[in-house]
Amino acid sequence: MRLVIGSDHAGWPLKQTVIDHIRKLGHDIVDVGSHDDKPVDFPDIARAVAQKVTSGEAARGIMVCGTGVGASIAANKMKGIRAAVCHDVHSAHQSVEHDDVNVMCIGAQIVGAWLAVDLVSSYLSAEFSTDEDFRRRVEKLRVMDEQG
Ligand SMILES: O=C[C@H](O)[C@H](O)[C@H](O)COP(=O)(O)O
Repeated sequence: MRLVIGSDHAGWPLKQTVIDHIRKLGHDIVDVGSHDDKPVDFPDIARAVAQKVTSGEAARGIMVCGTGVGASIAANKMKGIRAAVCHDVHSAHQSVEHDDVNVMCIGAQIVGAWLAVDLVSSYLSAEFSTDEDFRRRVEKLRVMDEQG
């Protein structure tokens, strides 16, 4: 899978661990920054991650900020993005299976490196269900994206 990852300064310390793990799993990953601990605004990075996903350059994205919350709010402002903060392994895969999440957000101040890599493994191994209930609900999300 081709993936995109981004972080703000608060997420940056965890990002390289996540990137190394993703490469070990055999996926390609584009890093849209940030690349150090200099303060940046998470909406700018979340937007760059979202654009790679909505353009089709990446199949899924990952955002790391302090809590994952700001990143998910920002990414969800972008049409076609279904972003979620996932800090437990069940949500990391169920968010894809039921909700077709395409940007997973992690808080570097909330989870440690070992949980972060398990979250990423769980997220990347999951596929959107073919169950018609889940498909119908995600279609309703698409309509909300279009019409409000
Ligand atoms: O939800 C927002 C994120 O957790 C940010 O990473 C956080 O607000 C950054 O805070 P600061 O600029 O104090 O490092």
